[in-house]
Amino acid sequence: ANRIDQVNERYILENAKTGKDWPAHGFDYSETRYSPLSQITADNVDKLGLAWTYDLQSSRGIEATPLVVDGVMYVTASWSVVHAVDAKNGKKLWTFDPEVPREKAYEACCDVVNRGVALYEGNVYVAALDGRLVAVDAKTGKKVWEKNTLIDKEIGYTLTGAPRVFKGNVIIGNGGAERGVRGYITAYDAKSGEQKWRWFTVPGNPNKPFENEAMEKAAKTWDPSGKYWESGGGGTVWNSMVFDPDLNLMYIGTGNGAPWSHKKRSPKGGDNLYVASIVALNPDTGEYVWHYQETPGDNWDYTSAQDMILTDLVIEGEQRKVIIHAPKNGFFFVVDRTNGEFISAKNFVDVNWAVGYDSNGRPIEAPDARATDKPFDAIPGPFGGHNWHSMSFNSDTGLAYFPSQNIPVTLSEDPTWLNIDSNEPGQPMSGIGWNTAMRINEAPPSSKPFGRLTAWDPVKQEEAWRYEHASPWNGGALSTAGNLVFQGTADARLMAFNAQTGKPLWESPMGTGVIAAPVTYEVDGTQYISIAAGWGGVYGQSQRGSDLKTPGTVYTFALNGDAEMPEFTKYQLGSLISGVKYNPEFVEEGTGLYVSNCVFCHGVPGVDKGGNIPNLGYVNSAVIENLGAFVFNGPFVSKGMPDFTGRLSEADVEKIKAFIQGTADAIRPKSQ
Ligand SMILES: O=C(O)c1cc(C(=O)O)c2c(n1)C(=O)C(=O)c1cc(C(=O)O)[nH]c1-2
Ligand SMILES: [Ca+2]
Repeated sequence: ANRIDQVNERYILENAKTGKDWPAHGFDYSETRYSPLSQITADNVDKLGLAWTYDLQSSRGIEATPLVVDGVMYVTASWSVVHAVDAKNGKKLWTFDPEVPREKAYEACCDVVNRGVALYEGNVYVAALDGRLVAVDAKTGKKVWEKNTLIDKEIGYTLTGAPRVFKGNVIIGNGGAERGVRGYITAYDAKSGEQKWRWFTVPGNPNKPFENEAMEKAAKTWDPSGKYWESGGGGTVWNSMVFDPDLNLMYIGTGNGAPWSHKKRSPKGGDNLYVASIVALNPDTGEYVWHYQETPGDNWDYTSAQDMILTDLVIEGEQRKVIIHAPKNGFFFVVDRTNGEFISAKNFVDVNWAVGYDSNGRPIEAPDARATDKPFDAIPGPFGGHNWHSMSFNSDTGLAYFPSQNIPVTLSEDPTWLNIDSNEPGQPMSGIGWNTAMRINEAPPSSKPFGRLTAWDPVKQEEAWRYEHASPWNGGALSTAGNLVFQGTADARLMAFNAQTGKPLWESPMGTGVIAAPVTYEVDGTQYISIAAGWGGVYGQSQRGSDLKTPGTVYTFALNGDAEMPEFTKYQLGSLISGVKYNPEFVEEGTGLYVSNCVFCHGVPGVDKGGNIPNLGYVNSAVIENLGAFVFNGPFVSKGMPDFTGRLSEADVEKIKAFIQGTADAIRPKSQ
């Protein structure tokens, strides 16, 4: 009998010893993404070959960690579609499409992605982009129950994260802090779907009763003259949740403040609890236990939603139960998970917003870090020194492995922003509901982009080794007892490294850039390495690191595998657009409109090369000449593009055209 009915707490704890299955998001409850399987080793990895591939029927970002139990893989594609696949040969067993309404999709800040499912006692749980949590029968793919998790369907909450099951409760948060929402997480009974508890991460209107003592305390760290509750406050739990069964504590990583500008949401300052924090909760009741705030008074979209890992480290001679964490803000944290005590923090990339952390765990900010009254080239920028791409911790080498990066962006406060939806053109994506109260790239950034695989020693708080990639936005990491680290790359490879030295040992081409993390499992005595590849996510919508655009595919490898690679699809970059008639006087206003409505999906015309969404500097000139036909009445709603009818006027479209053609003309190399 297939053991999917038996997947519960004991099963996950037992499996962590053998590594046969990959039954939970981060492999085990501690989310180490370290597997004890050792058939594939640093000595024989050169014999790794393709075993099978599976077409995920998806052209947008694939961020899922596939789960595997007893020879069946459960993986999600874009638009929250679940695929159950035979893990030995890649044959489809069933698919479940929650049928996310496409007209809601543009509310997602960062592509129509999904980071995977949770499994528990015969059910598969998927968080649909539009806010529904759905339980699906793992054997049949039929819906068991469905719950709306949103407190308000109108303000743009979206679900991209993988649910977790802790103590028989399915736990799910949400995203939306770029639009202005109030973060929270909810627990549902895994069997019945009944709501068990809900915990908000930031206070609501202080003139109304607080939900609990933690909110009352938090409210003292916000300035009510900013009316933060009207723009939500942020602190969304859009990715990381971990569980320690021994301590009976669960931990959540909270997101950035909403709006981004600290001065706008809390004019007289304040730390703004519990944004950009690690918070420990009682998993039975959802009650607050402790918190540690990594970025007090966040002003740079420095989410702490990046994957946390639980491990035990010997620090200054003492065994400590810790959380290790590399959030967007560029510092690597070691925190005592029994009580939230700060142990240490060290920057893993160059940073310019803080010079370090004091012994109490407060950042020592650089003097001009909040000087966003003029453009500030924040390092890391809002894409993070490390984003959601998963981290792995190998207790044999004592190293954490994760993709680090810089994506240059300047931030400047928008003086015209007064309160929610009072945007003037110029703020990123404000035309479709973003409320950052910041402008981007008013002056060009001077910092340099990079992407690398970082191997970090959390005890010494220093880098052990690094591997420089061709571009930022590389995939998450897996480490194994075979002294190996696996990582997919933005330039469309799956690579294996010696875990101790960082020496690259093996690679296979992929059909697209990779952003998700590999997993490993065993069926009938064979160890497999598997990765769900599909370029996208927030950076991958508009930019690329490879010249391939093969649809989303699961690639699975084993020693001596000899399956044939499917044909890869080449990305065709058109020629730089020319000849569209425009009024040069419109370019300046067109710039603001473009930034407010188009830039995070379509990129900078002619400068970016297009990701999984086309760059408008390289399309056929007829498209831009007839831009109104694409912008109004929603012809591309089915692909996730908003219908701008009523949001933009015909005159606005003429200005946007001027910006697109004007920019292309400005960057065109001059011929002699
Ligand atoms: O503040 C939020 O609510 C929120 C949500 C999400 C998301 O749900 O995907 C991202 C972010 N923020 C974010 O800041 C970010 O850089 C990001 C990247 C991605 C991605 O999937 O590539 N999602 C998100
Ligand atoms: Ca965010």
